[in-house]
Amino acid sequence: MQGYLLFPDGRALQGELIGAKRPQLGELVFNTSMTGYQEILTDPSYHRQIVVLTYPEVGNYGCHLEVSESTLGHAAGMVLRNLSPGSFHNRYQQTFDAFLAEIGVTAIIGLDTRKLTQMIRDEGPRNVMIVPAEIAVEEAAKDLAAAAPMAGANLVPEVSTQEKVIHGDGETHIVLLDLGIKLATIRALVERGCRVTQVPWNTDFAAIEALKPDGILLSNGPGDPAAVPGVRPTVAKLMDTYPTMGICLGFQLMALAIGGETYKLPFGHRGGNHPVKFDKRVVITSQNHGFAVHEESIPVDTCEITHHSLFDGSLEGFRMREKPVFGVQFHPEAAPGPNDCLDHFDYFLKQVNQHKGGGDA
Ligand SMILES: NC(=O)CC[C@H](N)C(=O)O
Repeated sequence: MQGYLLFPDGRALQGELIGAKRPQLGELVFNTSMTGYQEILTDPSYHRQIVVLTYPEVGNYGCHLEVSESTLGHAAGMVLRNLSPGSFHNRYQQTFDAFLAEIGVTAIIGLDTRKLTQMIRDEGPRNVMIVPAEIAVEEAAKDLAAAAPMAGANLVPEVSTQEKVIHGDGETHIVLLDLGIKLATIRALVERGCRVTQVPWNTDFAAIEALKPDGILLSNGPGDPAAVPGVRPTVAKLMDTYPTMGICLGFQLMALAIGGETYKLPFGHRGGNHPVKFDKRVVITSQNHGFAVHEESIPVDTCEITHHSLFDGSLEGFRMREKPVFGVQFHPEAAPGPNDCLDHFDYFLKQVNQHKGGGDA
């Protein structure tokens, strides 16, 4: 089916629609990963975003149900250069096209993704629409003009679990505040001997305390961190009471809870090759964020800045000096991307177990 990618200024780029083949609206962003299209598509942090994949050939290894990162949230749409004519992999279950249709997402193919990426880099992200050809530009333009921008959008309630879910049966009990969690994070904890209780984003401190956690994980998630209402006091109390690790949105909420500030990046960090300086190491990280924490807003008397992006120097992590609490802006769970930082989960659990044993963290 023919269709087009519509911009707010009326530009309409023609392409072919695959997957659900219905209109989709979202913020246009790009991801530079060379593989991992299924994980990117099913990462709830991409909720209400349309992702341009810069890698030109997509779909060559198909899809497998177990590779999905969530069933609760996913990208609104995708923009691809070429869809592979065949899919070959020993775990192949279905084509990318069939998978897109199954989860109700439309992708547009045949566009100049290199040019689009440069456009996003130079002009910044903005809302766009993927539209089937039978819908007139003027009609779609009305919906596009009415759409709210990403800055100020609280999207967490749309992707968080509605009820408590327990994963694993290990000795260490982690309560996971679900802001749009990826399954790879849960796996990383369960594989390291944890029982994980996943709770809705708006669970209050008393309810979390009643679960008797050994540690807290604040998850990744979509939208503007400054727009998630009411959660800051809970996060502040959790950080005061328990060993805590924050990932991406969880990290941003930690910063806001201690009086820090967030801002929108010019075009975001999304890909599997982002170098981060951490101690005396350079780690290659998986990233997916459009907002960031102002380093100057972090109180250095109580916090130590630990990680920086080597692409633009922005803040990628801090830890608290006197508490077993830290957070990172990137994704140590990878999926997709390099596993250089899986040891951050070991560090977290070491802190959790020291705290549990009454020792110094
Ligand atoms: N992956 C995430 O948690 C993203 C956090 C936030 N929504 C951002 O874009 O910055």
